[in-house]
Amino acid sequence: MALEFLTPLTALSHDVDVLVLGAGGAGYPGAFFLAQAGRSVLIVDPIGNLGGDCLAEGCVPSKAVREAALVRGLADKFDGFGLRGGKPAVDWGAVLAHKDRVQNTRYAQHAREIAAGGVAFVQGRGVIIAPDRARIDAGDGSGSREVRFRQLILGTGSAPARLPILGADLALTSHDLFRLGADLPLPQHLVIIGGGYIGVETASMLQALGAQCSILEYASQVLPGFDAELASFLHASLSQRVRIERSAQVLSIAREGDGYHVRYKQDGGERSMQGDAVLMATGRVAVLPEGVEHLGLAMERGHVKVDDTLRTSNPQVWAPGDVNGRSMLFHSAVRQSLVAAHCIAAGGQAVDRMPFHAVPMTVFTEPELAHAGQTAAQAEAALGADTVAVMRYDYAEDSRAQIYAETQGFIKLVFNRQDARLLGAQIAGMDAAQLIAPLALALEQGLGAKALADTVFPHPMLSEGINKAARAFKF
Ligand SMILES: Cc1cc2nc3c(=O)[nH]c(=O)nc-3n(C[C@H](O)[C@H](O)[C@H](O)COP(=O)(O)OP(=O)(O)OC[C@H]3O[C@@H](n4cnc5c(N)ncnc54)[C@H](O)[C@@H]3O)c2cc1C
Ligand SMILES: NC(=O)c1ccc[n+]([C@@H]2O[C@H](COP(=O)([O-])OP(=O)(O)OC[C@H]3O[C@@H](n4cnc5c(N)ncnc54)[C@H](O)[C@@H]3O)[C@@H](O)[C@H]2O)c1
Repeated sequence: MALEFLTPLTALSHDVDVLVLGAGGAGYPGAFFLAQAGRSVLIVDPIGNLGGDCLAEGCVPSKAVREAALVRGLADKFDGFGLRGGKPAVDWGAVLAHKDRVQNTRYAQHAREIAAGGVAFVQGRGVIIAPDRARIDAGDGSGSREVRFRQLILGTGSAPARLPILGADLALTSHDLFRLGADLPLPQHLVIIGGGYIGVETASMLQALGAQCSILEYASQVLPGFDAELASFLHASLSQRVRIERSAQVLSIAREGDGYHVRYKQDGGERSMQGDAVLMATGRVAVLPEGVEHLGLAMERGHVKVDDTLRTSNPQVWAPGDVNGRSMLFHSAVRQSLVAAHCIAAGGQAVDRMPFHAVPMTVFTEPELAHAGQTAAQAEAALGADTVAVMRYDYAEDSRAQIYAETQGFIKLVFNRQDARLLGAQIAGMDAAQLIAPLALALEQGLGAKALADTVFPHPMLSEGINKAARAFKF
């Protein structure tokens, strides 16, 4: 691909209004906004394109492969639909080729966006050398350049964490996931440490494509912190296909023959599990540029501390996205990037704030989960049980769910009984990740049961369930 969208170091100005380190969701939306607002903007990223980890090794590749798993899973319903045909065989190389095509299409699209975005974009790495200066090291080793900045957007994201256990470096992380079946053998049995987002999504996807997977989760439920009913809904379904050990604290990993031996503690005893690959999916740590100490940033549990405008303790520095650890999701990073940019464009005034309370969370397992805002338990703890009303819609009543034979799911809407405002929503089952969007809108805009009940939702689609649950609210 021609790389005219990249700026050579020699063409860089020594002075910019805004330096953006990292071109993921946390970096580029705000950078483009500020360029359009007339600021001189330099974006630096070693990947040399937009999208950060989400496009390189996270959201997009994992969902491209997951789609193959979903399509294959549909074959289990053929009989019910009156169709005949066997379950498609998996050509893993072709599945990965589909993933690559999707990534390349997006990179080509992003190259055009950079070219039209009014920013300078360098493939390289930023090193902080003074409170208002960075050295940009070109990714191709062709040299470095010092740049002075007035404002810095630190969107350097996160990287997989490794447990401090014996043999931790024997495990793969999400960084290596799509090397499986490419330059690493596809495992017969993958042992996954951690039943959070990556653990459950990977197990659900790889099992559906033919690999045996097991999960060892430290907490007493998968997806700790999630509404207990959502977590147990997923557990009940996924555990029919994937061995899941909860309250299992992993102690060590050792090589044994061609595979690995994972020791863990459970119910006061020591147990072990064998696999031919181990994936560690136990959270992510902030990535900070070399020399970050020149910025004097306050930190909180290893992440950069920010306020709701994404401003750090250094008023020149803004830290949207995974680097602040508050909401490690691509769509959240994008909105955070824009909040920071709006405030920078307004001379540092807090003209926008991140609606952290309304960020939708989606888990792309089979079945899918999604939620936003407070659970009933959180709302009751904050407001008292009498002030909280939970309205529920079961997929069993829904036409589309019946057509699709996906009648196990549910939608739960949590309202403030006094003013009918929506406080939170939890969805389990088909299309959950799409269905959460109007509820995130309602939460962000402070809407309630009346708006959701008065809005006409399309039939016969699952979103009608939102409307029906809201209509059940007693005003
Ligand atoms: C397997 C997996 C699946 C995921 N699936 C989803 C999903 O389905 N939906 C969702 O919303 N989220 C998902 N996520 C989370 C999502 O990828 C992150 O929340 C998102 O990428 C965060 O964006 P960011 O810009 O903060 O960080 P990143 O995307 O990590 O971008 C940071 C960028 O900074 C660059 N950088 C680092 N150091 C420097 C430096 N010194 N100078 C210049 N640049 C630097 C990096 O190269 C990188 O490109 C997934 C994550 C993983 C790992
Ligand atoms: N669909 C999505 O939006 C999506 C998908 C993938 C990743 N992500 C993002 O990436 C982040 C990282 O994902 P992740 O799954 O690595 O982190 P996570 O925080 O979601 O889950 C980590 C899990 O590891 C468990 N764990 C910790 N120590 C353990 C031990 N000693 N033994 C066994 N289990 C242990 C934790 O209890 C937790 O359940 C997520 O927090 C999420 O923000 C999002």
